[in-house]
Amino acid sequence: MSFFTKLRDRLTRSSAKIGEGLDGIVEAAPQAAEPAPAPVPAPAPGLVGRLFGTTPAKPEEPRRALDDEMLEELEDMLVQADLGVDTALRVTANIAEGRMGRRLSSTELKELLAAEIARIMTPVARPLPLYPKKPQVVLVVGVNGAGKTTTIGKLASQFRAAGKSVMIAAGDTFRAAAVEQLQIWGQRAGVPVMVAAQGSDPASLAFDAMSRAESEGADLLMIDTAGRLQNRQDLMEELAKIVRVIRKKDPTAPHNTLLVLDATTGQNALNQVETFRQLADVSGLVMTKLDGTARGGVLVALADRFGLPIHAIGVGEQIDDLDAFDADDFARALVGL
Ligand SMILES: Nc1nc2c(ncn2[C@@H]2O[C@H](COP(=O)(O)OP(=O)(O)OP(=O)(O)O)[C@@H](O)[C@H]2O)c(=O)[nH]1
Repeated sequence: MSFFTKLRDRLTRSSAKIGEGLDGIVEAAPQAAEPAPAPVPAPAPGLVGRLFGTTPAKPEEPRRALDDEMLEELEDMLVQADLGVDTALRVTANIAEGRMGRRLSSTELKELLAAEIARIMTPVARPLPLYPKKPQVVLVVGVNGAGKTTTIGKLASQFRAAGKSVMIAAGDTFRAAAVEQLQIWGQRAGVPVMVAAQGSDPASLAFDAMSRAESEGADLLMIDTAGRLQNRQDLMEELAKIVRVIRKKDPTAPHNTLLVLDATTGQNALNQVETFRQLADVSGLVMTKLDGTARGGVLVALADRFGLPIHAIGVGEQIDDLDAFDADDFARALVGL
């Protein structure tokens, strides 16, 4: 199954919210009396519809003239779908430009919205950059439960498949369960996981991991970190120390600092970006759990607000449920096209 198909099939909670929202907005208008179209067989729902072609031929779609009231409804719906007020306003204004009074069908509105979303997201859709530097050090940060371990495992597996040698350091040394999870993912991905005694200094583990990655000529070293935001000062010091220590080995490291965000937290993801940017030099984002939420619109808000690269998105718990972020695919899947 292509990742786009998977994305479309799993983003349904978000896309239902937006797609059905748009249908509702257009259909809310009294429809002009038009000759009733000949009845058509109801399109097969879901799977069958998807198996046999694209969009089923539609009878004449309802239309609604674009006016202030409709724009307001559109704006509200986008805010509800977690695009955030600023982004919703901008998107709506762009859709309105030069189109006031035009009678739009829901499909046309979806196309317009998808184009606006893709326009916002195209500049940030950038895969994790790979450098010739060995080892390339990728620091992975994010709150507990955001999906850091899972993301590291999935990325490690993909890099391995692409012929890279990868090592993982289990830098959340306080939580035995977190270390265990990472070891399981390391096994699945066929990648060594360096661990340290429970409660030991993560920076010292990071230093040892750097030494080993250098001596073994690894291409990539991914370092997991703790996500205890309850004590921000401690976490900031811990992350700063890891960075200081690995820079003793390589002054240009870490080469990437990935912030992993959980889509189900909706608007809270924006606060997490603000916070982690103060704690670490975040260079890019990965968003997980887009499959389990109606709040996928938050990714548009993130792109619009911060402009940070979005390297990958996760749509499930399996090893191949993570892929590079594609702006057009995401925009179309999100609006239900
Ligand atoms: N549905 C879904 N679940 C995911 C996805 N990514 C991660 N998960 C699940 O989210 C839970 C937390 O993921 P972890 O990778 O353990 O998160 P973490 O940030 O490492 O959390 P700690 O180990 O607590 O620091 C696990 O049950 C994962 O299986 C995703 O894209 N979709």
